[in-house]
Amino acid sequence: MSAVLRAEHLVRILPGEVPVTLVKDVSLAIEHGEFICIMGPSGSGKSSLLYLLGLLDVPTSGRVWLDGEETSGYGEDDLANRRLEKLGFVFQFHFLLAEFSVLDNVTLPIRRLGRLDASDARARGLTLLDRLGVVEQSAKYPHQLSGGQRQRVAIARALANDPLILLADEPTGNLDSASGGTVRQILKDLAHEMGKTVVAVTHDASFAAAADRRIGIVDGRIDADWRAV
Ligand SMILES: Nc1ncnc2c1ncn2[C@@H]1O[C@H](COP(=O)(O)OP(=O)(O)OP(=O)(O)O)[C@@H](O)[C@H]1O
Repeated sequence: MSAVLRAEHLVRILPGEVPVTLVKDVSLAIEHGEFICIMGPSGSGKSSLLYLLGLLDVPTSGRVWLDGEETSGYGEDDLANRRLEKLGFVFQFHFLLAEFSVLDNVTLPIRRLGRLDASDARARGLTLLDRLGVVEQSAKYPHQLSGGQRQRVAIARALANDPLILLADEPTGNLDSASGGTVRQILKDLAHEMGKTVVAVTHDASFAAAADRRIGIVDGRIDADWRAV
């Protein structure tokens, strides 16, 4: 099996009068279809690492390979295209656009990629919303949904362009335990039944227990001995 996402010696330093090192020499390889949780204390650099892996941020040094392609020479347009084609993102806050319907939120990335016409984009959006159990909400607006429903719509949107990898930053952080459990099961099924690679930052121990592998981050580095307390 080849790694779908690989990082070598990633370092991210925020420049400034007093430079801050967010990520210190992280190397890892993630295989197709793995469900991975990144865990660790608050402020240890988990989100910073996820942003580097998701090509949302550029390392100070070190390299990231996505689907076998080395990304360090890429400019902002190349990075944006790779994100749109190959990656899906889910954050703690849903970031749905308030003035767009649920369906339009989901079809927006499809229309940006431009591979489907409007009616196929709509059909795909409805299929995804159906799969996530929120198709009845498709004509509604985000403020009319519960927190759990909004997060499911956000996952549908992240899947819009059939990404190889879903990256999630505290996807259950704003949810009650029942909705969090549903979202956790959805992400697990995406990896184990649909073959997606799922990489999630979480503080949620039951979420992490569902993962195939847990990566501990302490003080910006991988810490093999890290255990949730
Ligand atoms: N733009 C920034 N400017 C200054 N400090 C920053 C910036 N971004 C992150 N940091 C600091 O870098 C460290 C790592 O942040 P990061 O968000 O990656 O940690 P985290 O492990 O995801 O934290 P949490 O679990 O609390 O979300 C933290 O101490 C944070 O305060």
